[in-house]
Amino acid sequence: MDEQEEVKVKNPWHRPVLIFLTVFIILGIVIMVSISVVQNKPLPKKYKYGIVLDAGSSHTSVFIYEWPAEKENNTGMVRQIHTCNVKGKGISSYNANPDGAGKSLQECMVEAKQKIPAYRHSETPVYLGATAGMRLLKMEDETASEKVLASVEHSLKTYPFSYQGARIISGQEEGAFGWITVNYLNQNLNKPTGTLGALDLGGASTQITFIPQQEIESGDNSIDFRLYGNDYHLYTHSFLCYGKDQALKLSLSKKLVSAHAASKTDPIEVRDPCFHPGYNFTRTVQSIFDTPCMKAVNISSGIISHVGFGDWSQCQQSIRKVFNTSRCAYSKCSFNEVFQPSVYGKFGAFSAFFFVMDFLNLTSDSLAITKQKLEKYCSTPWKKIVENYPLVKEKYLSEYCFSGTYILTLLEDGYNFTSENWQDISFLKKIKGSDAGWTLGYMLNLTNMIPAEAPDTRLMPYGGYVTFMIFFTLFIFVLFLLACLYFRQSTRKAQKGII
Ligand SMILES: O=c1[nH]cnc2c1ncn2[C@@H]1O[C@H](COP(=O)(O)OP(=O)(O)O)[C@@H](O)[C@H]1O
Ligand SMILES: [Ca+2]
Repeated sequence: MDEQEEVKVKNPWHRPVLIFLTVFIILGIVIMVSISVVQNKPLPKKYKYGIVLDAGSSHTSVFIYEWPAEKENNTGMVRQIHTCNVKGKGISSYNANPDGAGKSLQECMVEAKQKIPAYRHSETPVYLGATAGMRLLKMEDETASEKVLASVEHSLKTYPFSYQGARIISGQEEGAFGWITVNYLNQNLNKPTGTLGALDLGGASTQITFIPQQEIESGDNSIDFRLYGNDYHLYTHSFLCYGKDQALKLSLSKKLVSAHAASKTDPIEVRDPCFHPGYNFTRTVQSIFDTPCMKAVNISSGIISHVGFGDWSQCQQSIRKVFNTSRCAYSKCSFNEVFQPSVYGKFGAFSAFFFVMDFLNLTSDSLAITKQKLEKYCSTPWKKIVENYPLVKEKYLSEYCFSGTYILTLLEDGYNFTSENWQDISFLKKIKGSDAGWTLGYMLNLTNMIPAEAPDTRLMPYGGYVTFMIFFTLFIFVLFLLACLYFRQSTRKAQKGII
């Protein structure tokens, strides 16, 4: 054996098997460390923001949303961090003074600037969606509605955010985005669990949206979505003029027309079972007919004396008259010849559905008990009601008997809920801290934050990652043992050789 070969035998590190095993172990460790780093990389807490203005018929609210920057496609990640109620009435009330509409938003937009970190301002989208009040103004006076929209657009562009548009949204959009909001917040969209139908009651319109069990017979009422890899086939309808404020006008106009026919006193006395006994308020006829929801009627007097007598069942009879259920060209209808499949599944009822039922403490009773309680409430004298609720605005307070009865009648006679499925309706305001309403769904859609297909979030699923790491560790451990054994054997052989 020459000298060089002898050195090779004596030094086991020079054996190819050992060199191979060592390289393999080092490579294994490098792979393991790299995967751990990528998998467990600390996620930086960076947030993004979005602003949506809900320009409703009665008032405007500004919603600010926040979500972790790197998780924007995951369901349930966006949350509402702030809301601001614009002072005064809705933007459609500025028809005679359009500049005032834009100015009215100022306080809330300044607040938004303070709530959102300055470095995010320029990339924060701002959307304004106007609902039924502006739909009605557009029907009445298109130029005025355009001027109001131009005014809010001009105002919103003066802020450092990324202005994305101010428009009147359709009733279908209002219904569908309300449905997306409640199901996104409940994290129903990427699971095989059932979805929640959405019931929204505003001042000028009301929406019903759900996944029906039967075919949708009218194209106008059908909306299809593909969200997180699931297909949704929704029924939706928005009834313009059937929000609670317009419904009150409709109902009052019918009472006024009968009172006018029966008596020619001036002012005309309109006796109303939907208002408390002892309630007496003077209204102008113009304040009832100032809407495109009704045809103008020739009334001899300009003023009415609106007198309450608090009778719940007569109130319900009078409200039924605003729903036309005499004709239906489909297999089933709700009212006014509108197709509606049987209500199916659980529903979330929000906005004025919640405000009214919550005030009346009627959010969790059976239909029969709800009726009994409402009957008692409506017959309570107005004087007592004012004493019991000194802090509640009188306008709201006077209307709760009407509004509660309207809600019951709309749900039972309009949408065909029954005492059996009444408790499938949850009256709710917020879900996990965010308001139920169309605004969140609208923003999620416009920012493409709900992908059609379910996104992949990690390099590999967590279970796969754990299994992989365990097997890889065992494998490297076995290699290490083999190397040790081989090292010992070679050293012995070498020693023997020397001896
Ligand atoms: O605290 C409350 N109590 C009773 N009703 C309320 C309260 N807050 C808001 N509302 C009512 O909720 C409704 C909200 O309608 P909105 O202004 O969104 O109209 P829209 O959706 O038809 O355009 C209005 O009728 C308003 O009076
Ligand atoms: Ca609304």
